[in-house]
Amino acid sequence: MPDQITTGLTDAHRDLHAFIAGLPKAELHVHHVGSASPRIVSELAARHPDSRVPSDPEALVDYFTFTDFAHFIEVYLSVVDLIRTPEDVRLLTYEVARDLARQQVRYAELTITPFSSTRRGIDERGFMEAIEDARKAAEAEFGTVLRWCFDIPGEAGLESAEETVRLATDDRLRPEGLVSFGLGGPEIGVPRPQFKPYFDRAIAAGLRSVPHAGETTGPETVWDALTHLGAERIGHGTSSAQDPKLLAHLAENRIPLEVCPTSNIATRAVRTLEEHPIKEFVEAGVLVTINSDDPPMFGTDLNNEYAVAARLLRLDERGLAQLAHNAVDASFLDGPAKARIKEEIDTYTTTWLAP
Ligand SMILES: O=C(O)c1cccc(C(=O)CC[C@H]2O[C@@H](n3cnc4c(=O)[nH]cnc43)[C@H](O)[C@@H]2O)c1
Ligand SMILES: [Zn+2]
Repeated sequence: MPDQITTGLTDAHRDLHAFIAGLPKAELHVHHVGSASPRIVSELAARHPDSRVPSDPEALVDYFTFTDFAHFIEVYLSVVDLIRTPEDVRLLTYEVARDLARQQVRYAELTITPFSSTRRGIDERGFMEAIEDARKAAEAEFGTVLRWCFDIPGEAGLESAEETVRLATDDRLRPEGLVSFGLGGPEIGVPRPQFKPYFDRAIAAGLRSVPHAGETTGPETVWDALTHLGAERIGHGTSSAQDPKLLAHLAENRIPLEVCPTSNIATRAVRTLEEHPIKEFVEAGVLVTINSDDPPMFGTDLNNEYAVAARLLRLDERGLAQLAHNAVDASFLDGPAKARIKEEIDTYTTTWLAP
């Protein structure tokens, strides 16, 4: 658990950390490989001494310090290289679910990039069985419900788009837990409109569109994601704050932003937390959800991201509970499931605030 310095919460708000720790939550923007804990990464690195990823958890902290977004992707892919067998995939997935459950995450939509694993030699059927096996075990043992988002690593081009949409729509391969389709990786030099045919096929197969956009590029990338990719939510959308018309459009159409504050600082997309546009989003009426993106890589976790949001938005317990509601409302859960988690959030908050 990061110390208070990373959130800036004063002692007077120490209780908010305790409130957040017990608050039932949902997470919508969190990456599979990016969530590998230092223990898992160290264990996998030890299995593969040829890797440049340190096996010493201490050294890993320095290794996960990025000079810019491109450097983050380079480090991210070195961890992808450690995931070499379906058993590695299952172990990683189950441990990520355990970490989510420890933070009272009742539901998470985990972004997975199957192309990056299958192109590295993992059998596609073995990959799907591994994530599904871990998902069912985690639900049974931790009570945490996982669903999958398959994303295209955009910089890998249209070959990766074709492979990703094939794996996502072939009924012989498509995992039961798959609900959405995304687009990740660098945005610079990777225009969104080229991916329209692939998103059209994914949407036609019943998947929901949730591309990253406006993380390291301007608001035009967010407009492209909405116009060409049928985006129902936007990953990050950080630069939306530069375009008042876009903010109004997001607010009027209740298009949620998957905000990941510490991620934006770690990848240098935003200079300081104080400069993060999350406050502008809320003031414009945009539906803001709080997420951790790649928590161990960014030295954070979901609870810490809620604490960061509390500080930047000057939230009390009810404000934090509303953020938790937002994530449930923006999720692709069915109505009854949403109602159950929202009722749990309200019961927890009422009990916490009772005199
Ligand atoms: O797998 C490959 O062979 C490959 C080749 C070229 C480029 C890529 C990627 O760009 C993979 C990027 C990878 O990063 C994931 N990710 C995690 N966090 C973020 C984020 O905040 N913004 C964008 N991408 C992110 C993403 O899901 C991709 O899988 C791969
Ligand atoms: Zn992301």
